[in-house]
Amino acid sequence: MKTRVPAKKAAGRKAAGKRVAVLGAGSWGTTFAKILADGGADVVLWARRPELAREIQEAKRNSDYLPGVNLPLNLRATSRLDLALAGAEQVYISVPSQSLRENLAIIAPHLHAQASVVSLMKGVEKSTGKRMSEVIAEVLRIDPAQIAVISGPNLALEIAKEQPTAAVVSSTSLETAQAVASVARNRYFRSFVNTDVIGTEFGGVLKNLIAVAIGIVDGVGYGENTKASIITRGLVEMTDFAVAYGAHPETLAGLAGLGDLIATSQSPLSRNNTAGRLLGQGYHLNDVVNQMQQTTEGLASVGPILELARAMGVDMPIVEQVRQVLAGTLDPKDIAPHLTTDDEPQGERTIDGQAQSGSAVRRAFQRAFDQLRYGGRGAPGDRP
Ligand SMILES: NC(=O)C1=CN([C@@H]2O[C@H](COP(=O)(O)OP(=O)(O)OC[C@H]3O[C@@H](n4cnc5c(N)ncnc54)[C@H](O)[C@@H]3O)[C@@H](O)[C@H]2O)C=CC1
Ligand SMILES: O=C(CO)COP(=O)(O)O
Repeated sequence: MKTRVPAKKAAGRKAAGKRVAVLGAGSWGTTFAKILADGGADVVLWARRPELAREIQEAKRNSDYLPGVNLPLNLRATSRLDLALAGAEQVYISVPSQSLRENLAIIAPHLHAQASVVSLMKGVEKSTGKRMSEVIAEVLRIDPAQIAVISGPNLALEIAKEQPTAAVVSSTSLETAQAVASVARNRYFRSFVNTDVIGTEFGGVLKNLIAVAIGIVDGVGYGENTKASIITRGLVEMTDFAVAYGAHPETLAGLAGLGDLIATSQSPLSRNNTAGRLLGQGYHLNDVVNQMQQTTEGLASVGPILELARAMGVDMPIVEQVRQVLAGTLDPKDIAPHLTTDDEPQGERTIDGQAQSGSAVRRAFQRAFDQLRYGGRGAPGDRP
């Protein structure tokens, strides 16, 4: 059993002066650069637009993405990728998932061969269905042990205001995860580690889809019962899916699953939740996309996730109804996916939280559920 453990206390000292780069100066990239700089690392943030790099470098502000936030004086910014990457031992990437491949092509020539590459993104590639760590491994052709991903309940603006939270750093190499976690932490941001990259990454992708569903029912005007039902059943869908692809169910019960699902589903700061709310209010998808100024990963992930689910025989009734609302084939007010049991065999989907007979996936979920319910223990990484 792979468990999450807190990054070692002494590790904080390892951050001091460590040269790292953050690529992508949107809301999360800029916030993460602040997290790292406040933890003592020597951070250079890469912004595509020279004027944005200048604003961050000179005024210590990113007024478009993080209005009202003062960035640390020790945070540097540049629009030159070669300068951002020169000497960087850890490289954190925070660009829209659909642009990762093209960004990696321009990153590759400047990347230090031994550098750890850390994905901060929460999407899958639309054309291939691949997770971000898979795209990174494929394009950069680096050892998977050099790759880490970070996920958790991490709404950028709250963290930029130094409201405390936690996240999971995951790598197939525990050593890499710990090295990254020791740098990506400070007084308001705590990093736990695990080696379940699949579960950690899919948790971040899947909660976006459930957050869109919650936004839709919010927009329609339904209340807390509907939302609580969708969150609960949504977690079952997330777990079924991720476990089918090799994740540990505990990961989905932890910060990268349930934790992020709660944060994203209930916050107006969430772009996925906001997009859903607009759809629920009757706006057409094209209008919603035009209105969203920032990356809304869930809208691009619905298609590939449903394809991946079909390939494994995983039912995702909530995500399927989100797809139908996006396609305009389902009236948002008819979204009640957790209630649709008519066409399913008796005793399967109607049993809350219980495994479907004959399915290894559902049996695995059942074990996790039993552990949570009867063992009195949460996800290992959530314990101090
Ligand atoms: N904002 C948040 O609260 C959090 C976001 N994330 C994830 O971080 C990733 C980035 O999201 P945000 O920073 O929020 O997005 P954003 O929309 O605020 O910023 C995206 C940044 O990527 C840059 N970029 C680089 N290449 C690009 C290209 N080819 N096309 C478009 N933009 C390009 C943009 O200029 C922009 O600075 C997403 O996968 C998101 O799910 C994860 C945790 C929290
Ligand atoms: O991932 C996030 C919070 O953990 C941010 O969610 P949104 O992309 O929906 O804003």
